[in-house]
Amino acid sequence: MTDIQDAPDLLQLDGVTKIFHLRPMFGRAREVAALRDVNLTIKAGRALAIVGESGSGKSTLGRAVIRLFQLSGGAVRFKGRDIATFHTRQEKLAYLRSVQMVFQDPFAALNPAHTIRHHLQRPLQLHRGLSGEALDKAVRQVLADVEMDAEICIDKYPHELSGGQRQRINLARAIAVGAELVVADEPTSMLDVSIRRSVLDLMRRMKNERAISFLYITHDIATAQYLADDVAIMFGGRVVEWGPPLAIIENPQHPYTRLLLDAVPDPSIRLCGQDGKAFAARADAVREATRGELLDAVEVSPGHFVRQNI
Ligand SMILES: Nc1ncnc2c1ncn2[C@@H]1O[C@H](COP(=O)(O)OP(=O)(O)OP(=O)(O)O)[C@@H](O)[C@H]1O
Repeated sequence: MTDIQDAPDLLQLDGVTKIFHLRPMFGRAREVAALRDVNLTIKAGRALAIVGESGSGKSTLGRAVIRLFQLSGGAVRFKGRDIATFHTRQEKLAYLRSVQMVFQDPFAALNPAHTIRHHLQRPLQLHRGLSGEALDKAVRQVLADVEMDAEICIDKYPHELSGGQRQRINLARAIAVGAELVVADEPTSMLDVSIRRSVLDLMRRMKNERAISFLYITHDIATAQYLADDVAIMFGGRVVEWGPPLAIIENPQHPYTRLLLDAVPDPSIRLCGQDGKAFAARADAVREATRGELLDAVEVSPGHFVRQNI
């Protein structure tokens, strides 16, 4: 059996930088450095979690991977090839099939006018060339793969399902197209707390049983630990600490990582802690210190790196 450490690199972020140039109608033009020299790797069949508070650059990273905009610098490489060099329609489609996005809002990628059957038939027709009975069988199999009862849901519309079920359909679609990497941007944060775990479980099974890789974007380091083999902590568009989840949780090195670990996870608010004002003051001080230049990366333990504040 191949050791998972020996798995080939699927996705590499190589000095990825994204500067947004804002030219508001009122006020001065300014630049926002959403990503600054981000270097990360996802191996085939593994999950990398990007953890940070709101505004740290997590979603921009996810959008860079699915080619929603041009980078200001650096490259995203898929199986060794810079995705900016995918010029033909065929190359672009092949990439967008291999890399699927699952959004925070489970409705975002589902068409309210189409049944679940339709949503799953399309990718199976287009990408696997199935039709007739084989197509019907494949739709039912994909539903079974995500633990949905076809008899109950196949002819329903997205609004007739719960949020968790809709997210399962989004994951089913990724399976149907034969995705190799799923970029999941806060996929459970809009779901009831009681069903978050089961969606995470499903993603974990997709990883373990089908070797589908995940770029899992979250504000919650605890769920990151549940799914991911590696965690990268982001602040201000930069990765300040990365490595195996346990190493980071048990031995956090960067003050911002410690802040995240002490915070109450809630994506709708900025970081806050049990002790109110004192936590807020600490958070401001850590953010301020982390905004400046960072030292070069230091390996703290095998695979666990930190870039400390100067
Ligand atoms: N299209 C855009 N135009 C201008 N600025 C942007 C754009 N998209 C993101 N930004 C800025 O880039 C920075 C990073 O945003 P991003 O959405 O990636 O952070 P995030 O960590 O995903 O936060 P959230 O969890 O709130 O989505 C923020 O300062 C944001 O305002």
